[in-house]
Amino acid sequence: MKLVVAVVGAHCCGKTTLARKFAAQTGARFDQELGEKLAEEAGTAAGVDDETVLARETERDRDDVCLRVVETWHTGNFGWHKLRRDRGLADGHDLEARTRRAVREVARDHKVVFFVLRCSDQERRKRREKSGRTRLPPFDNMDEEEMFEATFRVGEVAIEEVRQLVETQTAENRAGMIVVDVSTDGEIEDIVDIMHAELLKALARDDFVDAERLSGSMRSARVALESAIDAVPGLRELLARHKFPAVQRRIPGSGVVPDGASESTIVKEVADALCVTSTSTSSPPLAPLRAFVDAVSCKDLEGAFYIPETLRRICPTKKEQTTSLVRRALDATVDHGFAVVYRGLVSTAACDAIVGELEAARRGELEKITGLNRHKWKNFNEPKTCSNAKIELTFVKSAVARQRRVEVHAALAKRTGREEWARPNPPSKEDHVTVFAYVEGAELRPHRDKDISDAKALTAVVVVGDEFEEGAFYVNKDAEVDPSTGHATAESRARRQRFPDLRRGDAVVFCNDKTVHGVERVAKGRRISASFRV
Ligand SMILES: O=C(O)CCC(=O)C(=O)O
Ligand SMILES: [Fe+2]
Repeated sequence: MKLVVAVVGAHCCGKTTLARKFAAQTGARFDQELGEKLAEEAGTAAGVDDETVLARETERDRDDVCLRVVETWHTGNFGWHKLRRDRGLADGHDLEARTRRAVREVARDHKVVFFVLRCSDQERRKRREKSGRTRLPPFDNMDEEEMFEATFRVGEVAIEEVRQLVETQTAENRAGMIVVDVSTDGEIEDIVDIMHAELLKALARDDFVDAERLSGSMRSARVALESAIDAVPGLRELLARHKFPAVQRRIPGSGVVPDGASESTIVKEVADALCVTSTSTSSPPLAPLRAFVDAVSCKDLEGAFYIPETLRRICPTKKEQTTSLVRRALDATVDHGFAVVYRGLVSTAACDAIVGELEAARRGELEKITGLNRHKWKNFNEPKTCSNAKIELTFVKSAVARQRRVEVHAALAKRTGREEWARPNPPSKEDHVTVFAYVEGAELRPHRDKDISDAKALTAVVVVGDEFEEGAFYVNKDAEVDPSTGHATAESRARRQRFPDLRRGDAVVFCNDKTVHGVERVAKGRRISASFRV
């Protein structure tokens, strides 16, 4: 999708400043008001004839750019033409119709969004005085004051043109209009933020990007960045060392982002600093924000960003919740991408105890729930074609099981240096350990779990019995199924991130309801793993 953002409004209402800032923040090309540019180029204050303006504007429209922020544009140029025409100075025939055609032409393969800036007369005058500008071109012998009045009408004509265009648009040339009151909407940064948010909403209304998600990302990018800087030991230093070319004033107290940096710069810098790859998106203005969110949250860990009940229980305050999530997400992202291995997380003695409990449960000495079908299991593959028969699944429910879970949490806290891992969920139905026993020939087909509990944070799978061959655990970020066979495609298999050498006590932490995962065929022996919600 290509996008043209046109900024329209009366003289001195802040078009140039806002358009330039908005463009910088979104990584867009900024196209200055053309009449002004041509007058500058010609070294004359007298303005340029309307035909030339229309021809040159149309020429600029043909440039192949994804995202442009263009000041005044055709509709504004038309406002000037109308002023000239009213005073008997117009050149050009039929300019109104041709101007509209020019916009429609662009709207055929671009989304066009007009920002109409509204500003009180008083505020416009204040801004004119402040800027010391008396650059209005001499126009039909009008004095400066008369001219200033006339520019208001020029703006009004442009706005009326925009309204007409939007009202008469067709499915083939869609255009949106967003009115922003710049006399009351506060500081320039705030207005730019409002423009950004409003643009997202406009895009959402038109259904060509998933704007709900994008605007969520924008918010979470900000929240995540703020929290990450507070929460992650060393991140502040890391970012500072990374030497931003500029800073982000709007992150209060961050102290690491120098003045004047655009959001996109920051996002990119953060992604670089964290050694994660920025991902691109087809929505140009949001690419950097998406990149940041993807970078920090890791797509497959998104679940970690909306853990509902469990999170509220573990972390009573909102700040704590975000902090904890950001930390967890960063853990996994920075270390590995989307799964983290902690070697020897659980002691051999504890592994033996879990295996012992499995045996006890089998003998009926412990409360247990067995069988895959008790589990609301959402296979990634077609459930019917999935043969998990050789896996025995046991939910061991006991005080010891609960104690194991507490130990896993404590071990993770120690290993990561992050104490919130040590806070296990309160007693609940998750107070069991899920033990998987794989006999020879067993494999766990690629799947995501529809979790049996509300603990949708992360899962730690601990290998507790390692007398087996092959049977590698894997995660597959970009898994694909061949619809004709219901099996993962060969390309998809090749992309698996395999962990072939997990041994007794090793844990792999990942998001089990977001990331496709499984266990390859066990060639020999018996593989026993225990799965904890953490
Ligand atoms: O046995 C394993 O390693 C995988 C367990 C699993 O799929 C899970 O815990 O969700
Ligand atoms: Fe699973």
